[in-house]
Amino acid sequence: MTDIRVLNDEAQFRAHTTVFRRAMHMPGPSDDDWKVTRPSYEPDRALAAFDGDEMIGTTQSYGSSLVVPGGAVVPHSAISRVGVRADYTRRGVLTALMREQLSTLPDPVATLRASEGRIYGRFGYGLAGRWRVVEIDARRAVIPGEMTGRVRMLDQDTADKLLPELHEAVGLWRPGQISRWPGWWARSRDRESNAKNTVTVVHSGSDGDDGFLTYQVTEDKDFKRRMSIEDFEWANDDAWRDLWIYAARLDLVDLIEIDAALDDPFWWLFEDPRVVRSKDVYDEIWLRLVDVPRMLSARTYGAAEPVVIEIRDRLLPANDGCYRVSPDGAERVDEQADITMPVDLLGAAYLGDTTFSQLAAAKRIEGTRLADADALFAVPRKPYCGTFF
Ligand SMILES: CC(=O)SCCNC(=O)CCNC(=O)[C@H](O)C(C)(C)COP(=O)(O)OP(=O)(O)OC[C@H]1O[C@@H](n2cnc3c(N)ncnc32)[C@H](O)[C@@H]1OP(=O)(O)O
Repeated sequence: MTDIRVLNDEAQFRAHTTVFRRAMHMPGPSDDDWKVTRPSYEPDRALAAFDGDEMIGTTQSYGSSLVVPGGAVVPHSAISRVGVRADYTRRGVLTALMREQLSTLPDPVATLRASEGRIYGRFGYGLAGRWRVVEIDARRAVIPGEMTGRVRMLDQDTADKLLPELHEAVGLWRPGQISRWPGWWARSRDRESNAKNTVTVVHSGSDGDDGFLTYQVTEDKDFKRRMSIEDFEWANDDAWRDLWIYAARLDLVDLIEIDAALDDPFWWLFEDPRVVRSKDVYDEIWLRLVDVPRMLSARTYGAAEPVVIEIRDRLLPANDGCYRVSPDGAERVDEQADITMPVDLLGAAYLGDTTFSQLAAAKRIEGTRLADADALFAVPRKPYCGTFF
């Protein structure tokens, strides 16, 4: 019999990390590792499944916020450390953990990064945002014109102090972006394990600091130097372009690599658009609408005739029902539905990455008035988070 408990003490937190890492085929945390992992545990947000006294499964959430279409920033749970001990899989342990987690989450929406694509749809998470790998041939990369602002390099201590607040100040404008919790920064800026050679540069425009870039340059066996951009946030187009001018002009770099949104306009940045190679595309944001009425009211809608959408939610039946969505907002109604869909697919369409017509073409949803639904949920830019957790 699986027993789900909320963890709140140090030893159990460490056991939680160990069970998760073992499920991912990784060793448990060393003492040094634990020092940077410990800050990611927040009160009442780590759950574990037990068989008697043995911990056999884990999940956790971090308190954060999420930008939704229209620019509102809503409280958000970032779900992570999902794992079940290999000798207990396929017996419903994850199902029990997910049920408990979803029914107790304090926030109206949750997102996660999935290790596999077939796990989370059944729990109401939809694939809501994707990213691509972009490579720039740095030897031929010319950006015409000059910078409009100034780029300055920070030493690591200053970067450690400045980046969390800079991220909050500049980073939260694109739908899909999330705020970062203290434990995220502790791990990301852990120099011993992953940031030995990381360089941070900050952009300032006429209103002060408005963007930053962190990167490492490494050399491969053929003596080619690759600039890997690890973190890139900006508040306006000038900051974005100026930071790219900095990257493109960096000496002794052959290739620049970045994980980016699907629609950042790299081709128009460089004199020769062929220096840009857009490579693999991956799923990034898996989004769960925990409180459907609240989340439908949180975003804005485009111009179209109203559409009534019926939502079915197996795990959180309070969400079941019909919602009338119009340019003025969304409300629960008792009307005939134009479109019927499960909550995971509404999650997939919520940030605008996918359209209702695409879901219907793939026979994932049924209904009429798809073009109106597409226009209501349309967004000017593809959602992208850019924060891995
Ligand atoms: C956000 C993150 O942390 S992502 C990291 C997720 N963790 C991992 O990938 C670590 C390795 N895997 C595991 O720990 C486990 O296999 C888990 C967590 C993925 C699944 O845990 P389980 O306890 O086996 O899941 P559970 O038994 O509740 O399965 C529920 C359903 O999902 C299905 N399912 C579970 N895992 C998978 C999978 N990897 N692929 C396909 N289907 C799956 C089961 O078959 C079952 O289907 P059913 O209801 O039709 O019978």
